[in-house]
Amino acid sequence: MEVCPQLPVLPLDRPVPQHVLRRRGAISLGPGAWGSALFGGPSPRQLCKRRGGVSYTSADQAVLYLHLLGDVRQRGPGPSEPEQRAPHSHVQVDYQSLHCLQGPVRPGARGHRSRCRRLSFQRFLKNPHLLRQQTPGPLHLVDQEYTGQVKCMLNKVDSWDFDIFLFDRFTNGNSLVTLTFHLFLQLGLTRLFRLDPIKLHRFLVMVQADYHQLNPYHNYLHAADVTQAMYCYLREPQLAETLSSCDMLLALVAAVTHDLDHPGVNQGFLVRTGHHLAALYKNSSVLESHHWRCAVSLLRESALLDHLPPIDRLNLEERLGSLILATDISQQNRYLARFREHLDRGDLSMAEPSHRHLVLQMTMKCADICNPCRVWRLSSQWSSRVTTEFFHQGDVEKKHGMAVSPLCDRLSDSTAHIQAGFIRHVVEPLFREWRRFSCTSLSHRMLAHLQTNLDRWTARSQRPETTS
Ligand SMILES: Nc1ncnc2c1ncn2[C@@H]1O[C@@H]2COP(=O)(O)O[C@H]2[C@H]1O
Repeated sequence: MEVCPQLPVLPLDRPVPQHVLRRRGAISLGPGAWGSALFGGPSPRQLCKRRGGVSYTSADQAVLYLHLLGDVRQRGPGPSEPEQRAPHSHVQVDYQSLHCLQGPVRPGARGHRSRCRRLSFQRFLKNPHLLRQQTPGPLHLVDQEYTGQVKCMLNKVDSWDFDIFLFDRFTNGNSLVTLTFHLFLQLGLTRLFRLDPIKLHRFLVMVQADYHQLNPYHNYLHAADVTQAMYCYLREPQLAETLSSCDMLLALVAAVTHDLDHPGVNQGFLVRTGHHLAALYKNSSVLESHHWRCAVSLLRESALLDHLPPIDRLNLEERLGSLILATDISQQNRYLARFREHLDRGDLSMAEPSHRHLVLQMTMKCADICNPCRVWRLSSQWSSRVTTEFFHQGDVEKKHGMAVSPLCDRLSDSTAHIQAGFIRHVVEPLFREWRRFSCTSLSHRMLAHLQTNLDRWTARSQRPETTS
């Protein structure tokens, strides 16, 4: 989806008042592996083999990496092309027990209930309490959740060192709901958009429940972390002074819903195993399209925006799609190139809706992959989680006799190599451009953390005995 050129037509499309904001090794993990693992394409090594072993120097690697990224679109089947038969479509993968390698869970067995995934509408039928009206006003919902510790942490919700893992413990596993509800109030969105707090709470409960708790990385905690990062970015002067309240609403909703119903495996896996979502979305931005449609579905079920004119709701849903689709990592270079061109020409105008929308997309991308820019204590936990998820996918692939995806083999890949590659080739280029756009202490701090973390991972990756 292209940058949405349309102006939001919500009546409240004006900047959020400033007082509202104030208130409150061995195997070198070169770019090829990254091109292949994250972007679904052949690695430079594979490419060289096919082209008769053309050698390239390390200086060429970045260029080749860029080339592979730019190639992704052309390799995917276009809308009119016949669908390719998935090479492993004969493989029967039990997607419900992906992270339970012992095999599928028997109905009635312990743990079965928590692994059953229902369409959210069916969940309503099973959990009528989600529909029950809670009569007291908005503060009732908030007060229930505000233990002393939670309140204390929420007072520092704009801090880049915010510990989402600790916050999740204090909120008894309710971090996404508690944090996002608070941020809506903090930004004045509940009042500006006349949102019903009960509906907002219900929407957030459904969002939190639609993340797979068994995924080590792509779960509600990641969504909460991304939402907190988004809030930090929205407070940056470049954004706080120029974005409309509608932009802010969109940004928060996109952050909290951007990985909804993520299965814990990547697009390549879904394509190769003939998953119905891959067919539905023609092997292109499969997961992101699904996250978006899930978000729209929950927005509609919760009736959160039902009081807005239908044209505004549709406009919001479309823009939400274009923000969530921007998180497709295979498309990173396309967005980055556009952003860089504007920065080079110095013609980015936040008064121009299409430019503001591009900036929002870049903001969403930064929030999504900001974990290597956090302080080591937090960042290393995300690194461990994401690698665990990659290796789980590799284990499932081995179990089904499939080729193991790049970065997913626990026997040949290591956390340190994966992290060093991800930081160098994916995160750093993005955050360098971001700092050109928003040259604040936060941007400098994020790049400083990134460098420290890269140094630590690089040092670890060079230790001969390191396994993680
Ligand atoms: N710390 C990390 N190390 C390696 N890969 C990561 C890390 N954080 C995010 N990613 C990847 O970046 C991708 C961004 O889009 P996804 O959430 O679909 O999947 C994410 C992971 O594949």
